[in-house]
Amino acid sequence: MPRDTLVIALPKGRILSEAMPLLRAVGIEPEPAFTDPDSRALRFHTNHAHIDLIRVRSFDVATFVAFGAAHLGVCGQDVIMEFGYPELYAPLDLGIGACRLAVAEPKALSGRDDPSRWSHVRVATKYPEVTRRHFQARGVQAECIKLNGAMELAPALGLCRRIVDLVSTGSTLRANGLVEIEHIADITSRLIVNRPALKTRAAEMNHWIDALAEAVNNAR
Ligand SMILES: Nc1ncnc2c1ncn2[C@@H]1O[C@H](COP(=O)(O)OP(=O)(O)OP(=O)(O)O)[C@@H](O)[C@H]1O
Ligand SMILES: O=P(O)(O)OC[C@H]1O[C@H](OP(=O)(O)OP(=O)(O)O)[C@H](O)[C@@H]1O
Repeated sequence: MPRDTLVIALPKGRILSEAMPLLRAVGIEPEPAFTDPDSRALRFHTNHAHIDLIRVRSFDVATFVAFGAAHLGVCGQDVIMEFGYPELYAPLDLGIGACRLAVAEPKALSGRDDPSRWSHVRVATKYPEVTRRHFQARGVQAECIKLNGAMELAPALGLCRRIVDLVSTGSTLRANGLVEIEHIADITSRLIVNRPALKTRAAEMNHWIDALAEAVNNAR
């Protein structure tokens, strides 16, 4: 990477369509290939000669930024909490991707279950670290089975009785006979920043942080 190129990492999933209006509001416009569904490119030039965008999986946004391969990024608070990278600074709530992280179980089980009596729980989740920390805080040992999606299938197929997953409308839980039994955290997406880059490129990085903060305020 040429030393002076600023790299912004964006998640390719659902957050992208909500993040792009904010980037455009601060005057960053990607090259046409970015919106071309046939393009296999992963790195894109923008209307700023010294700014490139990369489009990666949401968990990988945090990794690219933490290791300084990208300078700025957008990702969910769920991802930030799961990694706990000390090199990441998350100065700005972008007010997009609102959902919550919750524990859920089959509706039939919830009527007779008492979570306050658990000493051990087996959970399917994409978030084993957050899950372990959540249960550890009240002395419950969590055994986590890592899945990368479709956690809601796990109880019906006997993998485990509980899951920890993101919930927004609750439709996915309902469609799979599950109910939310514990709230872990409210989630939105944040602007993330590589801490060392914030020191070495302070003026430039702070310019974009401030501009995005203004765009978020205007979007409210
Ligand atoms: N139902 C939802 N409603 C609102 N925001 C959500 C919802 N599900 C996930 N998110 C947020 O969007 C982020 C990206 O989720 P998305 O489903 O697009 O990616 P993914 O498929 O989980 O990730 P990957 O591409 O790595 O497999 C999550 O980290 C979370 O912050
Ligand atoms: O409460 P709801 O509005 O139904 O949203 C919740 C669903 O959204 C996310 O999945 P996503 O659609 O990203 O698919 P994934 O399982 O592949 O991550 C999450 O993992 C839930 O399954």
